[in-house]
Amino acid sequence: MTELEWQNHREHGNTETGLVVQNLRVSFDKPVIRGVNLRVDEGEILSLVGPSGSGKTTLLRTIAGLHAHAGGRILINGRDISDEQPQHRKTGSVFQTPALFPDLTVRENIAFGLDDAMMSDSRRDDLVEIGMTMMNIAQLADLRPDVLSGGQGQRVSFARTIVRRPRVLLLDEPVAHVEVALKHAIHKDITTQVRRMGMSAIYVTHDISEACALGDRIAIMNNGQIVQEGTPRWVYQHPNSAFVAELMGVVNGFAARAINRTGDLAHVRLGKATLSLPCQDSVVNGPVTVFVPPESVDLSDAPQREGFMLGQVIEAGFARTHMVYDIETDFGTLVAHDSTQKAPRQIGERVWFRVRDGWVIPPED
Ligand SMILES: Nc1ncnc2c1ncn2[C@@H]1O[C@H](COP(=O)(O)OP(=O)(O)OP(=O)(O)O)[C@@H](O)[C@H]1O
Repeated sequence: MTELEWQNHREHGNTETGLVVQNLRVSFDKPVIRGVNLRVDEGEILSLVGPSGSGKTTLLRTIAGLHAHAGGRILINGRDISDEQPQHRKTGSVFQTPALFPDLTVRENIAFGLDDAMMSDSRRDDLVEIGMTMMNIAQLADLRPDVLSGGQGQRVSFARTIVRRPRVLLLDEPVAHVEVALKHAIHKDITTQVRRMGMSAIYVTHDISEACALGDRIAIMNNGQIVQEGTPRWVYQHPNSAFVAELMGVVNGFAARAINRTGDLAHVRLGKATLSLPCQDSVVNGPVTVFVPPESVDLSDAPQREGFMLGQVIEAGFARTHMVYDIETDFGTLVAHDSTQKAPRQIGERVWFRVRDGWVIPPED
């Protein structure tokens, strides 16, 4: 689905499948969720990111039925569950810390979620075995939580949640305390089960790389509102504000002037250069903001082609997969990524650079 098709689907598509949140509002002593609209299809993961206090956890807890809402609707597979008790909503949650019962084994912890009196013992045992197999923890079945690592504890927590077959899975920084090496494996298991079981998942994280890698879509939250939503790639390439650009890691944002426009391209004066870059529809001649992803800057020892400008390296850092350079230019400090295959540039060195790609938006108030 293209970005345009998705926007259309989100706004006008049927509300019979997946999770749909409409104009949700929550207040404590002040408004905390201020008119949130969301849609998460079955088998889809929506990453939710935003600064501390922007309302991410409150949004998840409200969907789960743990906070009262002051307005709006929550639909799961077309059913309005806004006023239902948490246990009837068909949501499942996994939080930062597993919160397992310390005196129960892994198997008993998982079975505890299946407290339906109508369920036979053999059916319950089968579901627990399936849950453990799904999360690759069958070998831990008879252990108690105090001997589990953080990653194992989260797998148990995840298994306990999914054996109840939720339609909506709410994940609040579930691997924040798990060592880096294990995060990837847990992500893979989460993705597999979300797809296989057709759950609609919201994944809250502060780690933007994780959000982009895991989310089919990403929603950026600020001050109780979703300020931009789209595929991670789309949002990264088309941030609608300096706030979103910075959060997505597009560290270069410059005040510039649009001097002309042809179709989707704005011709922009940036320092001594004139660049032709894609722009938002609302851009007109005059002041604009230009965002330049650090990997869209070409560096060279000589002005190879037209469009190269001269700058000076003022900072250099090794970031494993690439080098990061701060380059002093006549329009400000430009951050550029370059290959680690080449000999590293030295601080003070003069360098030719060219802005290959970027994104232009109107100036912000
Ligand atoms: N139970 C509550 N009573 C009163 N205020 C609350 C309650 N829960 C959250 N808040 C307030 O609501 C706002 C949003 O908090 P929330 O925990 O949802 O943010 P968050 O984006 O999840 O933050 P973080 O990333 O730090 O977890 C904050 O100002 C917080 O103090």
